[in-house]
Parts: sequence; C-alpha cells; structure tokens
Amino acid sequence: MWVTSSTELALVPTAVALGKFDGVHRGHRQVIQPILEDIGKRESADTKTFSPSVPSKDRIYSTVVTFNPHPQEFFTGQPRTLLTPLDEKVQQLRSLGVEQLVLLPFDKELCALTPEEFVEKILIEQLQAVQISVGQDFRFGSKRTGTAQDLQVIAARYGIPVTIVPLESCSEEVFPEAPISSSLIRETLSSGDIQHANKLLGRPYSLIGTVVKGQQLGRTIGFPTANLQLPKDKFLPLQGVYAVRVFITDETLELSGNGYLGVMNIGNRPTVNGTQLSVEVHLFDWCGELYGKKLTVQLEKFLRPEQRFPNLEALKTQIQLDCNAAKAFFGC
Ligand SMILES: Cc1cc2nc3c(=O)[nH]c(=O)nc-3n(C[C@H](O)[C@H](O)[C@H](O)COP(=O)(O)O)c2cc1C
Ligand SMILES: Nc1ncnc2c1ncn2[C@@H]1O[C@H](COP(=O)(O)OP(=O)(O)O)[C@@H](O)[C@H]1O
Repeated sequence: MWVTSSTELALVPTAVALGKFDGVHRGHRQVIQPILEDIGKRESADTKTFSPSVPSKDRIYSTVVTFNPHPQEFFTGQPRTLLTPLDEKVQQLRSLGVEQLVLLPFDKELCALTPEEFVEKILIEQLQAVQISVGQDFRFGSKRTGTAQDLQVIAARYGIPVTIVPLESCSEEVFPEAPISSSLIRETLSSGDIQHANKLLGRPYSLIGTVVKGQQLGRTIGFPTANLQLPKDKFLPLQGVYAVRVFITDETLELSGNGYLGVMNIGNRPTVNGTQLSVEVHLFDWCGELYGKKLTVQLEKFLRPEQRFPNLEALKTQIQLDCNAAKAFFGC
C-alpha cells in the first residue's frame, strides 16, 4: 500500500473513503467497502487495462484519506492516544485491500478551507476523486460546517457520486442501539470489557510492540515475560491481567498460524516496586529468545486487576492461577 502525506505524490485518479478511521472498526469497514467494490466493478468491466501492480492513468486507486494529526489533537494541543497508531492502521487498511493511504496534514491552512474549497482543491484537483464514500456523521471544512449531504451536493456539481454509509449499530445486548464508534470502543476497553470491545471492532484489540529487556526477574520465578515497547500514542485498556494470543511478526505485521496463547500484565508491578508502566507477556509453550522481536498481542479476556503481593513467592502462585484461568478460558 502506498502511504503519503503529500497529495502531490498521491497515485491518481482515486476512489476515496474519507474519515479519521481510528480503530478501523466494523463501521469504518462499511465506509471503506464501497470504494473497494467500485474498483472491483471497474476491474471486471475493463480487464484489459487493469493491472494491480503497474501505475497507469487507466487505473483508479482505492484510497483512504485521513487527517494527521487527529483533528482533536490539533485543536486541544494535547497528544491523543489512538486505537490504531499509524503502523497498525496501515496494516489494517492493507489487509482490507486498500491501495493507498493519504494523510492530509491537519494544519491551519487545511482547517480554514470551506467545504466547497476542500472538495474542489483537495478531492477534485489534487486527488482527482471519481467516487467518494463517507459515514453519515462525517463533517468537513472550516469549523466542521460541511455535512455528508453537503459533500454529496458539492461533489454532484463535478459529476462525482458520494456514498453516505449509515452508522452501523452495535447489535449487542449491552448497547443495542448505539452506533459503533471509536469512543465507545475506548470506553469499553477502559472498563476491561474486552469481549464487547472485540465485537465492536470486529477483531481482537491488539498491542503491537518490540520486545525489550526488563529486570530479568521473570525467569527467576519461572515466568519469563517479554516486555513490550509500544508506540507512544497507543491507547491502553484497563490495567491488569489478560488472557492473550500472541503472534511473532515482522515489519509487515502480517499474522500467520494460530499464534501462542499466554497471559499479559499491564501495570506498574507494585510487588517489585516498579515505577513505570510496563506491558509484559508470558507465552505458554514457548521457550527461547524474544528480545528485539515484534509481537502482536491480541487481548481476549480481562482476568483481574494488578495487586501488590507481600513477596515474589505469592506473586508466582497468583501468576500460576492466572495461567490456569487463561487456559480454562481458551479451553486447553
Ligand atoms: C500474568 C502476570 C500477572 C502479573 N501480576 C502482577 C501483579 O498482580 N502485581 C505485580 O506487582 N506484578 C505482576 N506481574 C509482573 C511481575 O511483577 C513481573 O513479571 C516480574 O516482576 C518480572 O519482571 P521482569 O520482566 O522485569 O523480569 C504480573 C506478570 C504477569 C505475566
Ligand atoms: N515463555 C516465554 N514467554 C515470554 N518470554 C520468554 C519465554 N521464554 C523465554 N522468554 C525470553 O525471556 C525473556 C523474559 O525473561 P525475563 O527474565 O522476564 O526478562 P526481562 O525482564 O528482560 O523481560 C523474554 O524477553 C524472552 O526473550
């Protein structure tokens, strides 16, 4: 997938899905689907000119257009954590079949554009959009004055169709009517309700990081734990212990096989007077070196909050119970 922050370097013409897409959740995927379908239809109608690997003016590139930084971060000046930091978003979009990600620099200039100017300059002139898809709640242009319907009206002047995708609702007993949203997923993760968060996402919430050295205490109590360094802007769920599935990946972040089952702790490790937040996983049925490796840790169930134990022996006993609880959850 081609990723660029410059519309000048974008592959054109484009079929565009517009939005923030943090989490690339079920609702986001509904918004992205029409631009993939559109490409698919053109491909089958025009098989002579279509070639997925050769850039050509005859091609239309399925393109997600998003904003960087997140508009809320730009307006508040506060760094914002994300469900899918950039690398993870790229990997999610790539796996959907999106060919290009354009990260529009969200700056004073961009947010001063009127809805008409945004459509004309960015979508028509620069990205040469021939098809656009947005969610029903999409807002754009200076002070968010443009609605999805406005986009449809303005784009129609240029003969460009806009698909407005209705908001996907949760269809869960806990929030039956609520639309799926990144904020709802964040709330659900913050309460430790991983199973609901995963249903809303349509896949397991994952932490992706590189294994770094810790205090090397884990191995002394029989539970070596791979300490993960995560992107600074990664949103973390409720602190505590989780049943997880772990994949050892490379830079492409592609997952293969069934991964390894294990347990994870997110916390400050009060038992060993830890001062910094750490994220560490113990894998069942694994022995060997993991330092420097990239791991994708899928969260499956919250088991318990972190506790201060009187000594390492008590901690070790509890970690064994955590392993038993995780194995029971996974049915092994
Ligand atoms: C499943 C699991 C549960 C844990 N629970 C706690 C806990 O409740 N309290 C705590 O202080 N540390 C907890 N820890 C963290 C341990 O203190 C940590 O793994 C140990 O100190 C080894 O650290 P090291 O990787 O730096 O060697 C837990 C770790 C795991 C893997
Ligand atoms: N089953 C396992 N789960 C996690 N890490 C393991 C496992 N077996 C071996 N290791 C290795 O041991 C390291 C963790 O051992 P530990 O004593 O906790 O050291 P550290 O404090 O540096 O994490 C991991 O980074 C990995 O290289």
